[in-house]
Amino acid sequence: MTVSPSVSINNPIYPIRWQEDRVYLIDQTRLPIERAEVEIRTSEEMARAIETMIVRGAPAIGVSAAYGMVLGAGEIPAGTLEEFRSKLKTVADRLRRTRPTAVNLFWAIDRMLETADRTTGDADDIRRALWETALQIQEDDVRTCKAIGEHGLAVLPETPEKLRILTHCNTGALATAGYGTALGVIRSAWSANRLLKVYADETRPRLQGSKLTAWECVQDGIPVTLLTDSMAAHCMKQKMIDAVIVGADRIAANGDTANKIGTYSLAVVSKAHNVPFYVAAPLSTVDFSLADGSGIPIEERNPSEVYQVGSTRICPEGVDFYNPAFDVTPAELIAAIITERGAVKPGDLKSLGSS
Ligand SMILES: CSC[C@@H](O)[C@@H](O)C(=O)COP(=O)(O)O
Repeated sequence: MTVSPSVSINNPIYPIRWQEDRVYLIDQTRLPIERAEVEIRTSEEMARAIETMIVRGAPAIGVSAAYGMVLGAGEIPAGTLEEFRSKLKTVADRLRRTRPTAVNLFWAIDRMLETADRTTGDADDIRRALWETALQIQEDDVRTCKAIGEHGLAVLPETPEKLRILTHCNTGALATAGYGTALGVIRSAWSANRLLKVYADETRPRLQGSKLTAWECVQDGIPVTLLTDSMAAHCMKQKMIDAVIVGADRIAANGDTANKIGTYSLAVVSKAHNVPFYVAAPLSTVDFSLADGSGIPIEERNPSEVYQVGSTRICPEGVDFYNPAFDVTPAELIAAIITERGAVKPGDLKSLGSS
């Protein structure tokens, strides 16, 4: 049986697909050169797929981790129920160690463990309940993103001409279960005939903007112009940008937002040019346990992502490197946070309740 989200959307890109006890992931490291799927058979393979960014983007990582738990539950040999529950926690611990910043990963794993805890019966009953929860998380994400898209439309600035929106990293179907957060708002604006074009930051060092966002826009027929990350200030000064919309990997209770490295500079530049800066994310991305952004763990990735393009070294020997994958944008730079329950000022996030 093939299981893809049953919610109908225009865009047919589903990065995660369950079929006959396997997960199939669109290999995001091979786009845009090739659209290919990787077969994931074990929880360890899923953990490595998340680490190596075959699958990436906060909501997509959450859905993948949930299916990783399903695969892990299937690997546990016959034994007592206590042994089963304890081994499931070991699977959860391995998946938790894959990437530290996107809170959706931890949110999804916790939901899976809660499912296991409250399910009565034998190990097979728990396996079945885990599979149903993973599927639910996947389907809910598509619905959630569509709702974010609708709420986003309501807060976008009213302009005499159609909008020109700048975005960073990839927040589209590939980064979620199949529609997108910030790119979902952009997609909704396009469907509503309110969008003129997208400016996509290329997003060094891994180039999610040029490899993935530009690719998704092309699939949808949305006009897209690729920029290097340092061009935003110039473009804003030239009055080429009406709004900036980005996604999030973890939002603290006060609205401070961790997102792909470069997002903070974009927010500063937006403020300087009076361009509204929006964050679009599901409530599962909000970490109400953190009062502000100072406690958000920032992933540091392999320096080769900075000093190599492909397999070619692009700087001399004897240089040091720093490769933080995310930065934290202070809440005061954010005009609104757009969620599935509405768009609010960062300080009003709590009024929406938790996911
Ligand atoms: C809807 S995805 C929002 C964020 O996860 C996205 O902007 C981002 O920073 C992704 O980072 P990545 O390192 O590619 O997983």
